[in-house]
Amino acid sequence: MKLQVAMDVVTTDAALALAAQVAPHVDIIELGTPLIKAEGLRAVTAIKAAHPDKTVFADLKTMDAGELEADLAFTAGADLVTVLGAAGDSTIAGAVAAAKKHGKGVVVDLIGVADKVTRAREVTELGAAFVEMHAGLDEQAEPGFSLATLLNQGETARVPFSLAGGVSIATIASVQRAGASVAVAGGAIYGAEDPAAAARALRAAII
Ligand SMILES: O=C([C@H](O)CO)[C@H](O)[C@H](O)COP(=O)(O)O
Repeated sequence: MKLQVAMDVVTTDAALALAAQVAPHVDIIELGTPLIKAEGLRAVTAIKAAHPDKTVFADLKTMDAGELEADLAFTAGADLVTVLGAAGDSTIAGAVAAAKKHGKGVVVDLIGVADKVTRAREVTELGAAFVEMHAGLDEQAEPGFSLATLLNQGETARVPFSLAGGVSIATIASVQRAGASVAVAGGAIYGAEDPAAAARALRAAII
């Protein structure tokens, strides 16, 4: 299982500083949606220039204009982009077309999708590199939230998936047991007193 850091910081300088600390311990460096909204795709270019050996993940959460948005991000240096699973099939197919043109990949983020298992299978057929079983920051803050449902949906779908939803040192082993290809950790890394140590510990917990 690979480890992805989600950088939900809002300046390129902060992202560059965080990436420099954690890059040795992660496989995939994600620029979070708030960062891309605040700084634009220039942030993607800056991170890829600083870490050409890492997979750079632009969390666009595209909902429309799939081919155009994906093309812009790949041109800026992204290796993977996200399109929302709630988007229409034509939007996802458009992003996949851009990915094929650039030799890159599309991840379909299932945040907010009620039937994640069915949609995961559909978008895999459309050419997604993998799906993201995702509970967003707002959903995580809702009373009674638990990662268990997401783990179960990932296990049941039987397609390649990443898992994001407040993954921590306490839960990363269960993410691996559920069969995820990638564990995504945001707050557990950027919110830690020592992000490098937090990323190293998450990596060490992966068998
Ligand atoms: O994608 C995310 C969220 O929608 C804000 O951009 C997070 O990066 C993702 O949820 C991972 O972060 P944590 O949940 O803090 O691990």
